[in-house]
Amino acid sequence: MLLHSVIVTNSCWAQSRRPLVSTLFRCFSISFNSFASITSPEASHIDEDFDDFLPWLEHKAAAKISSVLSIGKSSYGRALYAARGIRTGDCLFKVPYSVQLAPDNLPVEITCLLGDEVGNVAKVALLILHEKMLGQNSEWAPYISCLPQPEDLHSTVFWTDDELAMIRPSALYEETLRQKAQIEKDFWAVKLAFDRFPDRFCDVTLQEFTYAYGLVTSRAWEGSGSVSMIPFADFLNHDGTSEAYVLSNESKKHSEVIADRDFAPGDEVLIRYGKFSNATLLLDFGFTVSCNSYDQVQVELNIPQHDRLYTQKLELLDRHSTRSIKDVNEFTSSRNSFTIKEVKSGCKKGKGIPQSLRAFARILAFNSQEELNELAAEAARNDGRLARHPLKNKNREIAAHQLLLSEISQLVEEHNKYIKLLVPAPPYICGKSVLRRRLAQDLLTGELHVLKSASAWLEKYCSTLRTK
Ligand SMILES: C[S@@+](CC[C@H](N)C(=O)[O-])C[C@H]1O[C@@H](n2cnc3c(N)ncnc32)[C@H](O)[C@@H]1O
Repeated sequence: MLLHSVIVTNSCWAQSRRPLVSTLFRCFSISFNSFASITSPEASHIDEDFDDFLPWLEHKAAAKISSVLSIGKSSYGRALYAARGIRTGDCLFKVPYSVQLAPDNLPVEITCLLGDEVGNVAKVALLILHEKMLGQNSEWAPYISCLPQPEDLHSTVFWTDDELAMIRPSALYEETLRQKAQIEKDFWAVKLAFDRFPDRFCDVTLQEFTYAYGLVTSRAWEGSGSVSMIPFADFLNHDGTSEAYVLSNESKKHSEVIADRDFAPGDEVLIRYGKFSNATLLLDFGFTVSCNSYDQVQVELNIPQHDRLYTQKLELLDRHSTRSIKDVNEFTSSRNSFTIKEVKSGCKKGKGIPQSLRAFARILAFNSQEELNELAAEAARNDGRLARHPLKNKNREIAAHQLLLSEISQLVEEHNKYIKLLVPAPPYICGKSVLRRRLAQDLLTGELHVLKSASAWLEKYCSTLRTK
């Protein structure tokens, strides 16, 4: 997962790579022709180390990029602040494509060594390593030199085995291992370029490649089939409640952000990277937010091998789709893996527990071939999907949901056990390991909240059915 920009054309909004439909509609009325007209500059938090950055970028772009923002420092690292008053709908900046780092910026003699299996993230990582080696001779030196250092990156791909063990009950654990394996695969795929140009890459190690890869996943935008680092825009921090996004204006060939609210001078400007769960935020960006409303948990159900209808149930599932549409936060998952979200209290329908998961549980609860045949016939009469409606046999419906409840209770227990192990460090201890422990705690606590909401709903559903 990367940051996602919304694609816009000159006069109307084109499609986004992500389901940001409401945003697209909301943005119709916004005019994005000019920067806000502004007077007295009085920004606070200004970071003097970065005084030269924007003038350098504007010189390189031969265009004005922003007259309303300045670079500063916040508790999230570098940040962008309103240098003057900003009104909703004002354009905050325009970064031309010509000053963005994309796979096309790789020298052609390197690109031609890369096979089709090398993806855009790996290519941009390679570009960063290439420019880093050039040092002050790189045309991107002022940008490359201000990228975070390895010790500033906290994505779980940088965690030690002991640190990763803290999040064992979360699907993020397995996803991190998969991501690390992918990075290693990419490393070997680009190794030919390292070997062919030792003077340009100087024995890049897997660790260095992973660092560059982490820089890309935490600060590059994906859109129009490519990936690009957008200098200046990538100083923006994330706020899950913001309605501002990076937009790609394809016809004018620049990326821009439109203010989603008014800002007073000195206010930090934040955007929403996406509707990301803590697991996604932690894997890609190395941070979490407390009480994340996009948190979710992956639940895996399997037909036990000792089920005497094991083969028949598998065949039935193979013939009928039980999966729901893949969601932005969903990790690599098997056919038996389902994503649950918080079930809001008072919700009668259990919104948050996917119908596909309940259907799977119903199939698990059946114990005769006749019942399976009936289910298949019913699916054929409807839209082909199995067990989407409550079973007529009340006891069987309760049994199916009890089964689900017991799976979720196990996950609750496991999460509780791991959270208890994460005793908070005394206040005088700080540093990387304390930070990562807090990240693990946020992740597991958010997932536990989702699990408990599902468990409470299932209990209520079963007890209501019993009294009917
Ligand atoms: C696109 S960069 C934003 C600029 C960054 N702060 C810097 O110093 O360059 C994304 C990184 O900023 C930090 N960040 C952004 N939003 C954050 C938030 N809400 N909480 C904590 N860290 C955040 C994380 O380190 C993340 O990987």
